[in-house]
Amino acid sequence: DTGSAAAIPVNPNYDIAYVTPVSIGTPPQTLHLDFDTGSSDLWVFSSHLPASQIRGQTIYVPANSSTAKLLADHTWSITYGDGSASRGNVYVDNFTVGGLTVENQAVQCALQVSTSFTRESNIDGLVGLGFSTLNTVVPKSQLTFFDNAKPHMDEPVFTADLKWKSEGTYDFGFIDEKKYTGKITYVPVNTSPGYWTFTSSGYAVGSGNFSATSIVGIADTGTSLVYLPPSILTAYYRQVEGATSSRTYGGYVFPCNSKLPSFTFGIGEARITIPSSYISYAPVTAGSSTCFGGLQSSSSLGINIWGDVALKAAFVVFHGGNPPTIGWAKK
Ligand SMILES: O=C(NNC1=NCCC1)c1ccc(Br)cc1
Repeated sequence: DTGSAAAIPVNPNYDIAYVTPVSIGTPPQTLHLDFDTGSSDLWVFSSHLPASQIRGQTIYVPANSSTAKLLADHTWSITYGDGSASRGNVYVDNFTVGGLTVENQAVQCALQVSTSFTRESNIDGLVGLGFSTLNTVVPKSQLTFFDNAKPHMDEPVFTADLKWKSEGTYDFGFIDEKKYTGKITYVPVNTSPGYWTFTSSGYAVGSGNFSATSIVGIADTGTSLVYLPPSILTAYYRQVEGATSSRTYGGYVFPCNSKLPSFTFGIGEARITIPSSYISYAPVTAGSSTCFGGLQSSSSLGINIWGDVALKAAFVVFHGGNPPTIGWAKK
């Protein structure tokens, strides 16, 4: 089996997150979900939510699906790295992404979502593509869509081709050679943290010298920005006129008309360059001439995160073999 589906920016101006259309149940209910390699719960806005917590999202109504079955006495509760959260109960149902169907996929129905989910009207839920060890369902944890689909896939892989301010693709079960240039460089993944954790070989700021240094981090499609050690950020933002780390805005900001260098990171001997346009992320508030940087500090996180700002500069292969590996290519 294989599948291919669009990754659509939720906001036309800034790549806050990407959603992908999926079909759930019989007859199919179409929702737009945030595919997230940084978590492992598949949850949806549902008919169990109070109306006050729904603001334009499409809900899944298990009662309207002839193939939905309640997973009795199972619940879930998750908190994300940005403090957002949700919790609820669990059904199993048919789940289809871009033509690839998994029967009896655990579909976690929200009974409660935090305000940041309510405010994001274009996200109807998440599809966790991290390792199933992170799944929060109790008393029996559930498998991700990828883990359920893997045995039926032509190849045990999914790929992310996210794009800057435009529609990209998630492919399942195959690697589309048309989506990248040159070769794919694969590096080992440490699955113990439950994320797609790998080691980058170093970095360069703009046209500067490459600094060979191991950077342990996660590839996280569910996080918008890139979070790196303070030493790397100092090296980057010292090249940006008027840049400063702002307590008010909680990170590095700079005048929106400042000239930004690109940022290159190493994958083994390979190099991925994030164009400067991806790093001038967004005005701190609508219409402001102060912009928030796409590179921020990981010092409060305890782990480095290669979020969408980095991922959209590459074609990324999440290879779920034994052992799993992650591949990066230019495009
Ligand atoms: O939550 C995480 N990624 N996904 C999402 N963020 C917001 C909604 C979905 C996340 C994962 C690991 C680390 Br370390 C920090 C953050």
